[in-house]
Amino acid sequence: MTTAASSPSFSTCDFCDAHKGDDQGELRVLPPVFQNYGGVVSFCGPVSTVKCFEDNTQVKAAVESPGQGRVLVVDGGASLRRALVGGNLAMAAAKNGWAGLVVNGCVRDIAELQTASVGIRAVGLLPMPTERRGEGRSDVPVQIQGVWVRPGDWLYADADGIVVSGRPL
Ligand SMILES: O=C([O-])CC(=O)C(=O)O
Repeated sequence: MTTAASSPSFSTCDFCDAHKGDDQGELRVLPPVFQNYGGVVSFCGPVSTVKCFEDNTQVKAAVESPGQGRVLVVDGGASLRRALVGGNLAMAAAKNGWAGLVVNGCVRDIAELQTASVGIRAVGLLPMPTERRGEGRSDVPVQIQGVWVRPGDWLYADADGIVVSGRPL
């Protein structure tokens, strides 16, 4: 596992220490169900979203466009039947400057994901790809694992977990 030279320096634990009295939902912590599969462990950036179900058309379109340091949060409805990201899309995301992908669903091609210079978190590995039918929506608010994530939020992921905030931390 490699960490990009430009890997940001922050601590999700420190963020949570500073916000542990916050009951306004300014800092949201994603449940610990996301595994780390990418070549970058710590990543952060402003959020873009895709909402889809067993169809990664919009995920492909997003990672093939300039990422500009953003984190793509994919609400795949936690499907355990199709993989929304594989080696090709991971490489595209790295090449186009995405900081990371957080997938509420499955990914595949673990050997290729681990060599991609991009953060990749997902619920699980699964070898079956989607069939692209042009479905899905981009940049809508999504609720993943019970937590709201909106386009323009900031997401921070490190070895301890993933937190989301309405403003940069
Ligand atoms: O193309 C897909 O649907 C997913 C995949 O396997 C890849 O990204 O390599």
